[in-house]
Amino acid sequence: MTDPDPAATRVLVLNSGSSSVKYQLLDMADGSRPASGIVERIGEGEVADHAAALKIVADELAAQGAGLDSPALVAVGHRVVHGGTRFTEPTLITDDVVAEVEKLVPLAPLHNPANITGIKVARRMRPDLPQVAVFDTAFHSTMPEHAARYAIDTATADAYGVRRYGFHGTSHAYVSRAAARLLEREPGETNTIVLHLGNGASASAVSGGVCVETSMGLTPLEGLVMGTRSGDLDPAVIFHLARVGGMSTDEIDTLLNKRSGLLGLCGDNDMREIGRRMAEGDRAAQLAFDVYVHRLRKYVGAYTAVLGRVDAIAFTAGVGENSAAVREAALRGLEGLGVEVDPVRNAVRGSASRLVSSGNSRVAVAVIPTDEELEIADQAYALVTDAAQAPSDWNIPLRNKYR
Ligand SMILES: Nc1ncnc2c1ncn2[C@@H]1O[C@H](COP(=O)(O)OP(=O)(O)O)[C@@H](O)[C@H]1O
Ligand SMILES: CC(=O)OP(=O)(O)O
Ligand SMILES: [Mg+2]
Repeated sequence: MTDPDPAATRVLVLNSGSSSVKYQLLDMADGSRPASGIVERIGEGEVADHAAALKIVADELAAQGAGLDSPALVAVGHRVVHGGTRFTEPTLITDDVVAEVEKLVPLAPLHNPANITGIKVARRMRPDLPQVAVFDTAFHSTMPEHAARYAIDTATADAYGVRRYGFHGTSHAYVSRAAARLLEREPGETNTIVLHLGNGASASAVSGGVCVETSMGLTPLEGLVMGTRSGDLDPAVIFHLARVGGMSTDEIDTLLNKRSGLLGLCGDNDMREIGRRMAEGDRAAQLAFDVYVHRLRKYVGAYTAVLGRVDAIAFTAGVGENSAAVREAALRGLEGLGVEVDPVRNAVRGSASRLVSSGNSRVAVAVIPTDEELEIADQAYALVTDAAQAPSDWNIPLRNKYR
């Protein structure tokens, strides 16, 4: 790798998911985003696989006047979901790194293969360009052993890498910092519970900017109720379904990852549709909603105990940013913990970070739009330019951005 051209200030971010590829081109010199887009429904007809999706991404970038051949590019930043215990920092991608990420496929079968395809295609198109992997698991690597370990036989756990890793870390990192900024506090002096509620959903407890606990575990299946994933359950459910239900391991895997959660409870995984059905008095939709918010409330209580003092609860991602009903229901009755949502503030719609707690609430409740792409670009840029500080610290001015 040669020293980066000082005129090259753009980072392309690829966020390859199980059935979509999101991309954004960010100019780190001025914070602009000259190109962005998403290719969805991969594997369903028109877009055969991730390689085909990446080709569409390359064509779309060229059409937006921002082709991959652009000399303004300084790096490509890739979201990689599982980094195991080896990858706890943004990492310059080499053949060896790709091989290690491939070894982690069994721990994230829906996500890592897509990430690897994105890396391979981008490296083939621009072998000269530094490519950086930013791992979902990295932010959670600071969890203390007592939070990361499952209470199973140590030799077995160690032999198979069975421990809690946590995911959505880029989002938890960004949102916990942004929540501190919204409160005009230093991240290092702020304790935050982050609730990332998208299709996948996870909670984290962040103490002074450092993650001390999160709800996802060995894989992105543990924890909260999600769109199609069950989250927590008694592990004996699996033995029962195998022995009594005659189901295979793969069938149970598919059941818990793809046919459970909100979808399993009521047939819909989109919170908007569930809201519409609840308004019509639909009992199954109401139950799905109630199970979802009950689980959330349990985690808020648990993480309050883990943190001791909570300064902020931050809601983010599709459901967290948009569903006032989920926020209100999840935090209802928590006045004893110093949490009080203001119904008027909570009902205001918008795309800016904002407080939704009442003036009396000891704990600030915030809605913070997540920005995984900015966080990935920041980390990639900092790595390739040896910047002493992640540029997000200047991308999020202390006082004015959220006003
Ligand atoms: N206005 C809304 N009200 C309630 N839920 C919404 C709204 N808009 C989006 N969502 C929810 O957000 C989810 C997607 O969140 P998102 O963060 O985009 O997910 P992901 O990145 O995991 O694909 C959808 O499944 C939908 O339920
Ligand atoms: C790790 C994970 O669950 O990611 P997503 O929410 O994008 O599926
Ligand atoms: Mg997401």
